[in-house]
Amino acid sequence: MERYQIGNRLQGSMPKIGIRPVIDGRRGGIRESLEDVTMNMAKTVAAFLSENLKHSNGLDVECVVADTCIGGVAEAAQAEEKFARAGVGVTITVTPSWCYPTETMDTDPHRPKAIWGFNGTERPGAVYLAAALAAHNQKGLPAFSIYGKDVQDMGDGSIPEDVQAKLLQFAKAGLAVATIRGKSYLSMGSVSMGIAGCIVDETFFQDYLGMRNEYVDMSEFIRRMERGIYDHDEYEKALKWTKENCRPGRDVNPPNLKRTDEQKEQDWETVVKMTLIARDMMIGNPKLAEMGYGEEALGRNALAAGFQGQRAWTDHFPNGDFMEAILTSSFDWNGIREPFMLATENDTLNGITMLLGHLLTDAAQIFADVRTYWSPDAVKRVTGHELAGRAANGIIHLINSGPAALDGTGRQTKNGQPAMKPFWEITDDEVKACLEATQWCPAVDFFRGGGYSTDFTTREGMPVTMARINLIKGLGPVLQLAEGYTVELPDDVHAKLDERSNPTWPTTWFVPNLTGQGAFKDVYSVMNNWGSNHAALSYGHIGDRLITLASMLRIPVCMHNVSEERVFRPSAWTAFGVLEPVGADYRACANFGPLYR
Ligand SMILES: C[C@H](O)[C@@H](O)[C@@H](O)C(=O)CO
Ligand SMILES: [Mn+2]
Repeated sequence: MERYQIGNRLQGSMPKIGIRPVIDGRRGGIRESLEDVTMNMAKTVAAFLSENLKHSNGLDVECVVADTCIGGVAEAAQAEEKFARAGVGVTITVTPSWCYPTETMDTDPHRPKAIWGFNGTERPGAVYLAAALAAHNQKGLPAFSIYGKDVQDMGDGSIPEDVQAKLLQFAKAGLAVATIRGKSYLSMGSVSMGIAGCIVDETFFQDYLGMRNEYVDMSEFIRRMERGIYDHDEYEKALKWTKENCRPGRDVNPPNLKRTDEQKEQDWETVVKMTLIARDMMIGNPKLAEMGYGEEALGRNALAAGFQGQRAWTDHFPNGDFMEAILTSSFDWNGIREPFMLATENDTLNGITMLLGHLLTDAAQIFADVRTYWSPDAVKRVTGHELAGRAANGIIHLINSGPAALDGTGRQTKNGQPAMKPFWEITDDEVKACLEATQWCPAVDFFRGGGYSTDFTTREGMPVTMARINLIKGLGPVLQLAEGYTVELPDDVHAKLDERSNPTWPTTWFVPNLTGQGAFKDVYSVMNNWGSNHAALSYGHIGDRLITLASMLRIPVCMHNVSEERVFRPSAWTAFGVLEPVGADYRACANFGPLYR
């Protein structure tokens, strides 16, 4: 399959990382003795980050190093000018020596910032680090502190492992912040069935994310379908691919609700067209300009979107399940590509959670309803089966009402284990396996207009993180997350439980990692403390990355199961109380306020 990149269709280039070598400005010996070692530190960090990070659209991450070491404000301003021109969205300041904090610091309030103060003793780099952090905190410009655990020698040009980990965690989250800024969230339709997460809170988008909100009525799909405003060649190709690769599943509808073969045939055509149209509305399509639709060709610069579907659309037209499943997957008829972030039911808050997860993992995200907590006793009662192994303490049934990214089948692998990978690592065979593990079932009675739901069961053994942003009046957004694993049940047990919900929808059986405390006392408590009907599921244990990103956006984390040593937040958070980190996070976020306000 071809591998292709979609991100460059969005306006603006990818944010870069600015590296700032700061130095003691005293000439006549001191500065001169430090020039090379400081500049080399900057170059080493730049090379390390470029080698180890990619943007989610597959482009390399570029670093921009200041032209000179920064010994005072004039050089700080020169670096700033270079960074602004280059589109730097994140900065990392590095030094092995003492420097003059307020005279050399990056004062841009919107850029996530980190400082790596070399742990050496020949020159006081760590003294600078502490003074610089104090200056940032005093000035209300939170910065991340990177201080290696072990003393290094002055000439040591290596980056210790603990420093590497912090650089990556900071940079990936910082790039996410910068990537989101200025992009749009596109609501296709409005509020689905009274779900509050669908209500667009523009203040949240604008103040916390720096995003714009765009809206389009679902009637736009009808207009484009009836007037043929889509790439007709691509449509033929897409329909053919769909017929060849998307296995039909069983029709579980009672005879009176079954759609005729003719209707089903037409439904396939409609859902394929909807997929093309939704994508075009998000990111535009130059082909439309050739057809005379210049305005439509531009799209909405949407990095994330949502489709209301229920009920205004689905009561009459085929549902959006195929469209949502294919767009959120890492491949389609054109090849292997970055997944789109498209929220079911236009749950904007879940859409944004997916976007954060995507920018931190580069991989597809699973949108899910948080449907059922099955205790060991309840499973035993209903199926006679004794839950065992990872599932022994109970399981949570994650099952979206129709679609989910096909990556969620767990048919990609990393070191032999199921995974959801960045599109550039996915092989043709893995695409095939995802497609083979999926069946497309005629939609059930909820969807009077037909359509095709995605039926699969996620393979077990995949480390995943379930997350969700909620809005609380008077408080603002909060993030909750649970790291855990996917599990599978014996076929007959799965079938019994799945039949009780909806056998045509995608299932992920999830078991959170328990800590024995609070919301992670047991599996039931995780379910019971979930703040809404939906969650986004990311590959890997990325709770630490989400926490770092949330702190940059000033979104407090109300519930997580990440151990203390993995939590990395700006140094100012300490000042809000080290003994009680959750409360400190709330106070720090409230104190600094949303990033763009
Ligand atoms: C089909 C139903 O209306 C579902 O869509 C509904 O249960 C939900 O998904 C609510 O999040
Ligand atoms: Mn739902």
